[in-house]
Formats: sequence, C-alpha cells, structure tokens
Amino acid sequence: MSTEANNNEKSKKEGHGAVILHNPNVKEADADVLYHFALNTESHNFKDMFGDVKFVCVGGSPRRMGHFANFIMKELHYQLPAGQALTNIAKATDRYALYKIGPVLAASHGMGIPSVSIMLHEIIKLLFHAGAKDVLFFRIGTCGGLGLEAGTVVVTEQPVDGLLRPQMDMQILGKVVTREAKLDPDLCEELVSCASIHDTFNTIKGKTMCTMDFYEGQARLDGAICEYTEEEKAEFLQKCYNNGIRNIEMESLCFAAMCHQANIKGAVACVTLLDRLKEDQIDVSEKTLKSWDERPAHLVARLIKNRLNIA
Ligand SMILES: O=P(O)(O)O[C@@H]1C[C@H](O)[C@@H](CO)O1
Ligand SMILES: O=c1cc[nH]c(=O)[nH]1
Repeated sequence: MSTEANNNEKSKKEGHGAVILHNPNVKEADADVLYHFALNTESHNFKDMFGDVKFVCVGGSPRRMGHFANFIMKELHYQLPAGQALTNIAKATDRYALYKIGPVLAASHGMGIPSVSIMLHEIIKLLFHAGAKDVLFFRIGTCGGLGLEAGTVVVTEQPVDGLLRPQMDMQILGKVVTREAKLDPDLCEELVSCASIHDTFNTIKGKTMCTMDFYEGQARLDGAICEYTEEEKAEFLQKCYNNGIRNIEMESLCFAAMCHQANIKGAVACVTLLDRLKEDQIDVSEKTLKSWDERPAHLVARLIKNRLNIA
C-alpha cells in the first residue's frame, strides 16, 4: 500500500478529522515531553488545555505571534477569564512562544526548516495528546516576492524546494527520505477568497519556493559568500517566475509535508517584503514592516471568523 493510502486507512481507523501520529513509540508511551514548549503530559492536562483547539497559526517571530495573539483575541471578541492576561504558555523556555485564544493556538517557529520541523513535531503531538480534531493550520509569514509589488500577500498553491520540486527530502538513518509537500487546495481557495476589494494590498495565489538559506539559497548577491554572477542570479529567478513561483521563503515545504502526513489541512500566506527581480536588501521602515506583517493575519482572521460565524 502507498504511504498516502496508508495514511487514509489510518485516518479512518483513528476517526475522521483526528490528528495522525506516525509513531507507535509516542502512542504507547506513558508520558511525553514537549521539550521546546516546556510542556509535559505528566504535569499538564493536554485535553483540558488544548482539546478545543481548531486553528493553529504559526509564524517565524515570537513578537509577531504575540501581536497576532492580541489581534485575534480582539477579532474574536474573546474574553479571558477575569483577572487573567494573555500569557506565553511556553514562557519557561525561550525556544518558541505559544498562546491560546479560545479555539486558536498561536506559535512562533523560528527561521528555516529545522526550526519549523521541531515546532511542528511538538505541536502535532500536543494536538494528538489533547484529542483535538478538525484542526486547520496556517503559516502567516514574510517572504521575497517575484514580479510583485512589495506588500502583496501570496497564498501558496504549491511549495517547491530549491530544485523546484514539490517534495521535501530529508536525511534519515543515512538515507534520503522523500515526502510529498501538499497543501489543501480548498483551504488555499478559501483563504484567497478572504481578500477584500477594500484591502489596501493585493492577494494572489502562486507557487512558493522554500529554500534552505536566506542568502545563497535565495540567489542573493549580498551574503558573506557569493560564487555566481548577477546574470546567473537573474536567469535563475526568471526561471522560477516562468515556473509559476511568485514568492520565496524558508518554511512552507516542511509545513506542507508535515501537515499532509498528520492529516491536517494547512495553508500558507506570506507578505512580500521586496521584489527579488529588482533587489536583494530589505530596506523598509519599521512602521511599514509592521503593517505589512499584519496582512496575512487579516486574511486568516477573516477565515477563522467566517468559520466560527463571528460577524
Ligand atoms: O515567518 P517568517 O517571516 O520568519 O518567514 C520568513 C522566512 C524566514 O524564516 C525569515 C527570513 O527573514 O522570514
Ligand atoms: O526575501 C525574503 C524575505 C523574507 N523571507 C525570506 O525568506 N526571504
């Protein structure tokens, strides 16, 4: 049986909408430690704490996700119990930040695939232990655009790696293991449909190139090392554009591959900070950056509100 058929079979057995763990070791263990979130199934009641989670929103920076947590709390008109303030659940560690706002979990994931991978392993286990079902995942991030006005939001149709392949290659036990990087097409459409004609920015769909590095991996000329010419850079980025790639970032491939394996519907929306066909350096004011940062969050907030029937 193919891995995908196997996943579907498991999904049926474990109940529709359940988060799938492809790991008998964790399922059979008496206790589990989520080290990078400073959480432990022995000292925390995951079912009570996280059983009602329906939306997980992730992004690189802990500060951005803290702002997002406050923003979504207002958007959902969510009232914290009297005397309580919104706190970082993972405050005992400085690896990631974690906030819960009713059915929404907001977490930071740091930069790049290794960092987002650790975060997703632990968040997926958290949801499994909590018995959460029908959970949607969103990555709200920043990126470099290709042929787009800076500030445009790109919703990823298909992530590809630095070789333009829709797959994530991992090195496990001395071998290359290839995983499909698949996002949910309906969720992608639903997120794009949350764009409004009143928005002061454009929202488009496109392929996203996910790289292992910000500088050479993204064909920049301004890293500490660069062994290609400006012409070679331009030729490669043009090839990406011609292949339907509209933005470049560093997490979507792993996000898509892990969501797909875990039976979770995921979507990625990133705001472009510059047009990589024109420039390499991000040189925008802090104020502009902050307002651009919030754009993917606005789309996701609208989707969540629609789903929860909140006006
Ligand atoms: O979610 P963020 O904005 O961190 O995503 C992109 C990709 C890298 O992590 C980082 C590089 O500046 O920004
Ligand atoms: O150019 C950019 C901007 C943000 N994030 C990236 O990965 N690349």
